[in-house]
Amino acid sequence: MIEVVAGLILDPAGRLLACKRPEGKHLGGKWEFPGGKVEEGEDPVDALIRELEEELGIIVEAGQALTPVVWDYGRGPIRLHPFVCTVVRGQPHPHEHEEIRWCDAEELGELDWAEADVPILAEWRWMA
Ligand SMILES: Nc1nc2c([nH]c(=O)n2[C@H]2C[C@H](O)[C@@H](COP(=O)(O)OP(=O)(O)OP(=O)(O)O)O2)c(=O)[nH]1
Repeated sequence: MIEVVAGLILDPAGRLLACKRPEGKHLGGKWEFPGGKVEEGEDPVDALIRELEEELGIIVEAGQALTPVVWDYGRGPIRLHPFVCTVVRGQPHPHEHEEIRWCDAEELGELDWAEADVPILAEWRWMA
């Protein structure tokens, strides 16, 4: 099982940051929450902070954990751990994504999400 962390980054207006995976990569063109694979022995929250600094140049504080999602795209199962986050330092810039976008509830529903993210979005909507 590959453990993956992802951040639901909230801005003061209550929008979430959605990130588009680059074309040519696995799941290219799909939208996701920023994050990545947890390294061996690494704490998931530390992994999230590391990945968001690498990918977006921001420092976040992780808050509430949502329900993990297990998914298999045919390359072996991943377990995606979502955390609600807020930015404590910096402005997000896409270092690794094709595009990033702050989205309200309606805009979130219009994007083509990676399949493992769909239950996370449903849980988010249910909480809001
Ligand atoms: N970071 C992130 N990954 C996600 C999300 N949803 C989802 O299915 N994934 C998948 C895509 C990848 O298979 C894996 C995350 O690994 P990663 O983002 O570090 O992967 P990577 O670009 O290095 O990709 P690769 O080695 O699998 O090609 O989890 C999500 O919301 N955020």
